[in-house]
Formats: sequence, C-alpha cells, structure tokens
Amino acid sequence: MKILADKHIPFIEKALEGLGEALIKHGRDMSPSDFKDIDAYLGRSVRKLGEEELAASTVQFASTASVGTDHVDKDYLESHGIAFASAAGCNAVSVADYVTASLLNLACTRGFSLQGKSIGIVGAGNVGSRVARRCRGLGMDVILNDPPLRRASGDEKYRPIDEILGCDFISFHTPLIRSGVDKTLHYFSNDFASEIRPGAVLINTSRGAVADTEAVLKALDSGRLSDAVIDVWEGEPDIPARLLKKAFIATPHIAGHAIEAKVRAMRMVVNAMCSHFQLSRRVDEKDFLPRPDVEKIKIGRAGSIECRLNQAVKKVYDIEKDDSSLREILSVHKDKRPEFFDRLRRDYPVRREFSTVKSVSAPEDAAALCKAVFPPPER
Ligand SMILES: NC(=O)C1=CN([C@@H]2O[C@H](COP(=O)(O)OP(=O)(O)OC[C@H]3O[C@@H](n4cnc5c(N)ncnc54)[C@H](O)[C@@H]3O)[C@@H](O)[C@H]2O)C=CC1
Ligand SMILES: O=C(O)C(=O)[C@H](O)COP(=O)(O)O
Repeated sequence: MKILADKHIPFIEKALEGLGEALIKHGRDMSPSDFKDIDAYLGRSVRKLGEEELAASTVQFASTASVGTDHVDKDYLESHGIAFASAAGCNAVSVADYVTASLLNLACTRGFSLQGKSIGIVGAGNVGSRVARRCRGLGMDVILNDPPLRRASGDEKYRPIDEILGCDFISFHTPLIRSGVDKTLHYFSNDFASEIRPGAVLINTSRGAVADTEAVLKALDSGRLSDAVIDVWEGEPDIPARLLKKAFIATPHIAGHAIEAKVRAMRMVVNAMCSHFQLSRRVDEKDFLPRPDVEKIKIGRAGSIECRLNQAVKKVYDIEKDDSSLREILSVHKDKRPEFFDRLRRDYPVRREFSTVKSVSAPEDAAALCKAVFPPPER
C-alpha cells in the first residue's frame, strides 16, 4: 500500500511503520503529482483536497487529521467513490482550554469578574458544548445557538441568534459553511455587529472567514466590540495584519493544538485507514504521549479570583506566549509572513490539556471554579 501523509501529523512516521510505502511531506509542499499513484491520503487543514489533487489519483481512502473539513471537496470524493474520514471531536477539549485561558486572561487584565457575565455560544457541538460547561462553571450565564441541533432535537435549550446578540461575549464554534440555510461565511458582518451589545467581546476559534475582517475592525474602531480574541484568520497563512494589531489576543490557529488533541487526531485517521483496508493494526494514543511536566497546582490567596486562576492556568498553558510569538510576524517582511505563520503552527511547542493536572489545591473561595478550569480527563 502507498500512503501520502502530512509530515506534521505528530508521530505519523512511527504510526505508519510496516503498513506500506509512506511518502511523508509538509501539506503545503505536496503537488498533485504526489497524489497520483497512492492508495491512502492522511492530510491536515493546510492543504486543500479536491479535483486538482484527485483527478489523476488512484486514492481509495482520504482523510484529514482535523475537525474542520472546509478544505475538502467532499462532494467530489463521494461522487468518485473515495472513502473519507476526519477527526471529529479530537481537539474539543483543547479549544475549550484555550477559550478558558483567554477569558481568564482578559478578565484579569481588564479587571472585571466573569461571574454573572453572559456568553453566547454559536455552534454547540463538540467544542461549543465543552466551552459552555467551562463557562457555567466559571459562574457565567450561557446561551447556546445551534439551529441544526435545534431542528434535529427540537430542544429549546438552543436559542435563536437574537438572544446571543445581547451577550457580553460571543464565541463562534461553527464549521465554515459557504452557502445554504446554515451559512456561516461572514456570519459576523456589519449587520450582525450593529445588533450586538455595545462593548461585547468577540472570540473566534472557528474559521477566519466566519467573521468578516472588515466588520470586526469597524466594530473594534467604533467600540461596538471592546475586544477580540482571534485564533483563526481570513486568508491564512497570509493573515490580516490590521486585525492582528487590534486584537486583544491573537494566536496562529493553535486553539486545538494541545498534544493530546493532535495525537488523538493521528490515532483517529490512522485507525480509520486501517479499518478501511481491513488491516488489523490499531494505534493507541497512550503509546505516544509524554508524561506531563505539571501535575500539581496550588492556587494562591492574593488577588481577584480571575487573576489567581489565570496564574494557575499559565503554569500549564501561557496564552500570552502564543500571542507574542504571532505578533513578531509584524517585524517580518510582508512576503515572508505566510511562511512565518505556518512555521509557528508547524513548530508549535508541546502543550498539555488542562485535565492532565492531577491535583489542584485551592482556597475555599476558588475551589468550585477550579473544577471548571481543570476538569477531570474525559473517558
Ligand atoms: N481553532 C482551532 O484550532 C479549531 C477550530 N475548529 C473549528 O471549530 C468548528 C467546530 O468544531 P466542533 O465543535 O468540533 O464541530 P462540531 O461539528 O462538533 O460542532 C459544530 C456545531 O456547529 C453547528 N452549526 C452548524 N451551522 C451552524 C450555524 N449556522 N449556526 C450555529 N450553529 C451551527 C452544528 O450543528 C454543530 O453542532 C470546526 O468545524 C472547525 O472549523 C475546530 C477545532 C480546532
Ligand atoms: O481541527 C480543526 O478543524 C482545526 O482547526 C485544527 O486545529 C487544524 O489543525 P491543522 O490540520 O491545521 O494542523
């Protein structure tokens, strides 16, 4: 069997050992000729997959080690009988960690309490539902919006978008959908911004194009938005520098990049491939994950609860480091910026999910909130 795989799927070479001939390349360096005589493809979100790559290909199984599939022409795959797998849910915990870190950082820096603040979550799937749980645990009022889930379940907990507009925070967790009744392309538009609560905070960890960059800039300039936390960018890897300068937190599309998430994605696509070709090999995440550096955390007594929790979170994940690494892009020549952005993602340091912290000791006033920030591992 011949497999083409993205070099930056962690441990991919080891996982594929003995399964056939593996051609391992960075997604952006793959050319259509690399797809020509392969049986299986294991890719990432950085490389599109459609007719150009597949027209002359013998591939029978294609996959992406990501949740988002907006880079894949699934209709083309289906109409050509090519099996497809993605890594649904692989990084939901990682993104929830990221949103938690950004909320605590913002609250501590700007000097407000999260308790009693409202957050509207647009898209309540794997990520959105976990973000909701963390926010409730932090004492926030959570409103969920998810029309497809509302239609499928009839559950009234999924509220109309109008109810989201009045929230203090609005966090997007939808796929990028370019057309149709559930279209999310440029969901955050000038019209949307004109209806939100003045001074709201935008968090976008979904896809850059879910928010219209010009509309976000205008909303920040007018004060309609007081702050924006931006992990995903229109035009990646060529990101809009003007938005980077204005965002309170700006990171290089790494919300889902905890090592657990990346190894889980690797396991999901390799195992899906093996089952497609009826191979007995299965990989197990545990064989690849290093022992966490931080297993115990002690929460202090001095300062606001948000600042103390922010300090605790920093021991596992310092979001400010990701923010300052990305801001260095501004000192790089314009032509080299896309490469710089890609490199930050490729060489991303090992980050652990917060649930790898086994013991958190906290004074009484912080104990309940700690459970929301450092949840137990999911089984
Ligand atoms: N920044 C990052 O590193 C990451 C980004 N993502 C992005 O976040 C998205 C969500 O991830 P998951 O929660 O794992 O996916 P998911 O598929 O579990 O959940 C997405 C939810 O959005 C809902 N939805 C679809 N259209 C909607 C609309 N118009 N309005 C409101 N809700 C809508 C769906 O019904 C679904 O429940 C992914 O598609 C991906 O684009 C995902 C993981 C990591
Ligand atoms: O899973 C998704 O969707 C994401 O956005 C991932 O963070 C994408 O990661 P890469 O495939 O770009 O490594």
